[in-house]
Amino acid sequence: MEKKSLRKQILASRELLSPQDAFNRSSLITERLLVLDAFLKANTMMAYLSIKNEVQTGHIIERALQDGKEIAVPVVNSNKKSMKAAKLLSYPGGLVPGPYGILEPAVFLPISAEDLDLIVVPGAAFDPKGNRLGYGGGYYDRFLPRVRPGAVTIALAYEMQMMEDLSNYMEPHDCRVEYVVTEERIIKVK
Ligand SMILES: Nc1nc2c(c(=O)[nH]1)N(C=O)[C@@H](CNc1ccc(C(=O)N[C@@H](CCC(=O)O)C(=O)O)cc1)CN2
Ligand SMILES: Nc1ncnc2c1ncn2[C@@H]1O[C@H](COP(=O)(O)OP(=O)(O)OP(=O)(O)O)[C@@H](O)[C@H]1O
Repeated sequence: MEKKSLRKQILASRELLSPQDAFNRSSLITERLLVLDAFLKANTMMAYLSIKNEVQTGHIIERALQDGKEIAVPVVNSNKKSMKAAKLLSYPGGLVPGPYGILEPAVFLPISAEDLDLIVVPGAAFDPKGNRLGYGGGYYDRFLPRVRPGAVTIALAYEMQMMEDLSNYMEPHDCRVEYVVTEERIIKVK
């Protein structure tokens, strides 16, 4: 199958999860993430603000704020296809819809990519090698090369988004993630 069709198919089946099912699975994924060393030790982290049936990040963000972590969310420039990290001061307040209807802070306070200890990554499909298929914008593939080599990348995914092997779809610019957390397991890539 072509990359585009595979992405479409997986995203379509993810949209078929009921709200209750998505919530329950997201809770299991959240529980796993919140006890990972990479989360507990992170002083500065970035997380996406989930839309539609993406693995929900609300509780992760609330906990990070409670724990006094510095937390950033993506702000995209859809013309330049680039993405910056913006400081999140509160949640769910202070947010406004940006490109693609994804919420963004109403006031932009930049956080440098080099300051991030942990990046929680969204996606359409993943494999156990950490290969990732995104939405096709290339936003994370342009952003991730700018983070510190020591920063940890963790993707959140439902089991239904896990493919056996995506190697054949990967291009030179594609960035792999270090962990994939699903409702059933934690996959550590390296
Ligand atoms: N919650 C969340 N935030 C995120 C991402 C994400 O995957 N999830 N991103 C990860 O990269 C970046 C935004 N990337 C995106 C890339 C493409 C489309 C997109 O193509 N959306 C429509 C088509 C719109 C159009 O083509 O005009 C679609 O889903 O069909 C959306 C977001 C940054 N923020
Ligand atoms: N680092 C990069 N430099 C230049 N172009 C890039 C880079 N990364 C991706 N692109 C371009 O962006 C487009 C989308 O890439 P790709 O299909 O890999 O996105 P994706 O990883 O699925 O999306 P996203 O990261 O937004 O979730 C492609 O045309 C690709 O050539």
